[in-house]
Amino acid sequence: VDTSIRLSRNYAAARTIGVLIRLIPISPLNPFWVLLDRRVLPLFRRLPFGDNSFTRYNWRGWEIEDRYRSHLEIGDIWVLVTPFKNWVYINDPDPLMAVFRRGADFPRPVFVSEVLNVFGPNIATAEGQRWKTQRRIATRCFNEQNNEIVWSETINLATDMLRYWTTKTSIRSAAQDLRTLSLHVLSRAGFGKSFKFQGHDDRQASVSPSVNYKEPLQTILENCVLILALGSDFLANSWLPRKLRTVHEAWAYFRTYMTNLYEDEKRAITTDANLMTLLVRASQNEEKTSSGLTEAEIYGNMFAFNFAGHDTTANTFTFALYFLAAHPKVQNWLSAEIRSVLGDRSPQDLDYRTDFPRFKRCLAVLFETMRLYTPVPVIKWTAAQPQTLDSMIAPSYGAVQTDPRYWGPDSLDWKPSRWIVPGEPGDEHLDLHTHGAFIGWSEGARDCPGRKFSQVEFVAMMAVLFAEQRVDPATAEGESIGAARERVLDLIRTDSGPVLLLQMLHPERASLVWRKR
Ligand code: HEM
Repeated sequence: VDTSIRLSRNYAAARTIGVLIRLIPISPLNPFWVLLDRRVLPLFRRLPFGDNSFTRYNWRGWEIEDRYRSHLEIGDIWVLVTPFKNWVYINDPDPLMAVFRRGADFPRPVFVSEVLNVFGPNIATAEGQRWKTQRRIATRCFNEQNNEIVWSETINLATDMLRYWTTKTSIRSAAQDLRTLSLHVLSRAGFGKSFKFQGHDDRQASVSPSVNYKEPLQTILENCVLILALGSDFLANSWLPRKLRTVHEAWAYFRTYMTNLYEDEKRAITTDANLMTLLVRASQNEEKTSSGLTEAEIYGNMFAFNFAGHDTTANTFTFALYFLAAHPKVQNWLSAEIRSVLGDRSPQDLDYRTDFPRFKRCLAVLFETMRLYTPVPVIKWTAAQPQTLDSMIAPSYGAVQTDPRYWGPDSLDWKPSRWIVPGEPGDEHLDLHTHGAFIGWSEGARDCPGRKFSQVEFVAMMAVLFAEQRVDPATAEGESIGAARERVLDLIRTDSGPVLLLQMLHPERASLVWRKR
């Protein structure tokens, strides 16, 4: 009864907007439904009248499958009525940019990301003045010195990763290895700690110090919701199953790790430009004039950076690698740029300041991958404004980033060259298309402060991987290479979905083979 009342109230409110409406019975933010939706809905689809708004829109990730279809059918703005909130979907770059610019009227619904508070308040969950202070300090940390660290660390790690990959006849663990790379770059650029790359299959064999840092963080990232729901102290109870107590141990380990580093940072005058050092320094400087960060906010933010910078990059890099494996011509095009910038140098001699800006094709591969497979859905809401409707504003990234009006008739194809104004490889320019038609790192005051961090990491990795090597899908017995490439594209298309963020669900089903070009 309660659900029906709320649905009819929200429906009545939606009608006042004057656009077309679709209605679903379960809120997409309902945590139980989120666990079930992809399992249950296929059963409903088989029923007579199974093609309806419920089966079409009531599951996480429908936007990626739908692309711009719904907007084409029912308009650039339409409303999805749910029992909790109304979702206003927008597929028009101008109003979208207006929403991003008017951050005060359309704030981020921080209750959705509260789960990130496991170590303390942070930039991703704060609002108002506290957010402004944290953002100002964070912005100073994501600077060019830090990017230089990201660059050189990625080159070192990617070199080791490629060496590992090329010793194998074929590789199934590319996605896990990319996760390792991403976590280790964060460890160096975030905390100043370097760890040697270890391939997935070698991990059990040797005991690396990275196990001490990486495993706890990974455990925490995977169990954030549990920690927030039950509290980390509760998880320490000796009568709980071992698995749950491990989550507490990981939390306690990581907290001690950060506390020790924090104490070191306060005492030592290091010149390293890792995020932790920069955060403590910037906070101390800020204290002199207004207010810096509390100790809890420093831990909260360090965790938020790790959380926000891990799955995003690792998942995107995996999509990009599989797209490249399916597109040999794009690899040739990419490699022409890399060889042109390298000249007779090796990737280890690349210089961040002079060379990074020249790798436009590498960057185009990242943009194009994120255009089709955007890892982070951005949502805003209107609740702060009593005069407006209490609605979620959902920039339709899946639609606006593929709408043929902004991307041409081949908008659904993965084609990195669409981002390049052609010229001499190494001296080209990016074509950024219609402002507001690509929102992968969000826009406005609350956009992603790690945008350049992730771009630098991606480009450095591409430069190492494709300087001298090429990657192909491993062929099954009797399968042609063309068919194997189609199989990889099919895997991306039909077997990707949101876990924490959007990712390929089973990349290990397509092994990859590296060869010298
Ligand atoms: C391909 C990689 C990445 C993508 C696609 C991405 C995307 C995004 C998006 C869309 C947002 C806005 C979310 C919203 O408004 O709801 C965001 C916020 C954020 N990102 Fe990223 N990100 C990436 C990498 C990183 C990295 C490497 C870091 C840090 C090392 C990072 C740190 C953050 C933080 C701290 C925020 C919150 C900013 C605030 O609320 O003021 N991101 N990111």
